[in-house]
Amino acid sequence: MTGIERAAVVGTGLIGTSIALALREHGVEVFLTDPDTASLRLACDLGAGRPLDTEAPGRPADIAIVAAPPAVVPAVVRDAQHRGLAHVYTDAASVKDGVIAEAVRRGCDMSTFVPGHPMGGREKHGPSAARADLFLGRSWALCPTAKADPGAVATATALARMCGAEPVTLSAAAHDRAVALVSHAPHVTAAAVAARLLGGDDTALALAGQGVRDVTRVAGGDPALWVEILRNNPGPVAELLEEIADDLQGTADAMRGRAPDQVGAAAQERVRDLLDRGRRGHDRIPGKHGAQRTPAYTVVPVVIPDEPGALGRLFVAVGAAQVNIEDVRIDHSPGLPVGVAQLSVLPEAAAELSRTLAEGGWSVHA
Ligand SMILES: NC(=O)C1=CN([C@@H]2O[C@H](COP(=O)(O)OP(=O)(O)OC[C@H]3O[C@@H](n4cnc5c(N)ncnc54)[C@H](O)[C@@H]3O)[C@@H](O)[C@H]2O)C=CC1
Ligand SMILES: O=C(O)C(=O)Cc1ccc(O)cc1
Repeated sequence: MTGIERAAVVGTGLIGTSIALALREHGVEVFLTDPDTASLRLACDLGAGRPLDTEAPGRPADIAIVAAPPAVVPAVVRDAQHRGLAHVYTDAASVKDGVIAEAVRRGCDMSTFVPGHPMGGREKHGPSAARADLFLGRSWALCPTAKADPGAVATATALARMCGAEPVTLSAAAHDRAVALVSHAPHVTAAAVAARLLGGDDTALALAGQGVRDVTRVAGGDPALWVEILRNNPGPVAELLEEIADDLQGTADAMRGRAPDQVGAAAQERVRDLLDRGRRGHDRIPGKHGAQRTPAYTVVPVVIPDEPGALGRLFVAVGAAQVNIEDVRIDHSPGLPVGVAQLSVLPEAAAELSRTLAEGGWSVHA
């Protein structure tokens, strides 16, 4: 069966709560459970579902999604199967080969367990960072083993689609090699760049623009989770990091200890080669997924003074204009007297809001 009417989400952090919110938007009845009662309560308050009565879970759900840290996934799946929580089981762990091997070792029923990995995420964790549109336009890897029941695969595929993602079926080994390239090695590299900032003085950091924020964003992820992810994919990650290190070493060799007029043609060529390859690699990232995910909001940037109450006054002004703020981001360089509030609003409200705010003396940069 592929229709999902009842789902159980085990682990109500960022990913579990986001999946639950997406399913709720389709009217799915969602039951939630998490050993961390604060996470569970918050997920329920966000409208992600209601608490699963673990003593009396009722009739099996169509699918149970285990969205817990990779190390506990096999035991949690095994336990859920033992209790007959659902007809089909999937997980969200960022690594697949080791998780599947351990699931098999623990005696999980691999006919109903379809390992999965939604390729949408954030550098934040916990239910407070969850969003129903987290997986919109993203890929969703499915790694069924040879034992998988085709009906179970169809249900896991339906789950990915209901969350707005594109299912991609591949082997666990191929998955782990792929995510080493597009997620795990980039994460370590971002952390290495971000770690350099520890040595920067406040003046240097005040100059930080969007570029360094883009390159280091994922370095804000949870180190405990990432150690677990990297520990489970050592070979492919190490190989890529060595290649990245070679490129960086080559660039350093071309430039070290030279005055600008001593960086000769051959050295410049070496640097250009890396930049050219980088640009071509960047161009290979499928635009379709990223573009689709862009929410249907228009961003209205408003310059705000860095002083107590400024944001509150802005929100009051937006409220007075009868406009709902769908999302907000504050871009702010420490030490600068102003920041930029990026207000996401419905496209049809943007022009009128910009005009009203500008009339009220706000510096709007629509
Ligand atoms: N953070 C991200 O951007 C992405 C993470 N993932 C994967 O999703 C899974 C969850 O990650 P996040 O939601 O980011 O972490 P999170 O820290 O936000 O949430 C994990 C939740 O699992 C719960 N948990 C811990 N032990 C448990 C157990 N034995 N049984 C049930 N629940 C348990 C925790 O209490 C917590 O609420 C991980 O396997 C991760 O590799 C996949 C895609 C993206
Ligand atoms: O923050 C982002 O943009 C991510 O892509 C996060 C992410 C983290 C871990 C995953 O296994 C998958 C995605």
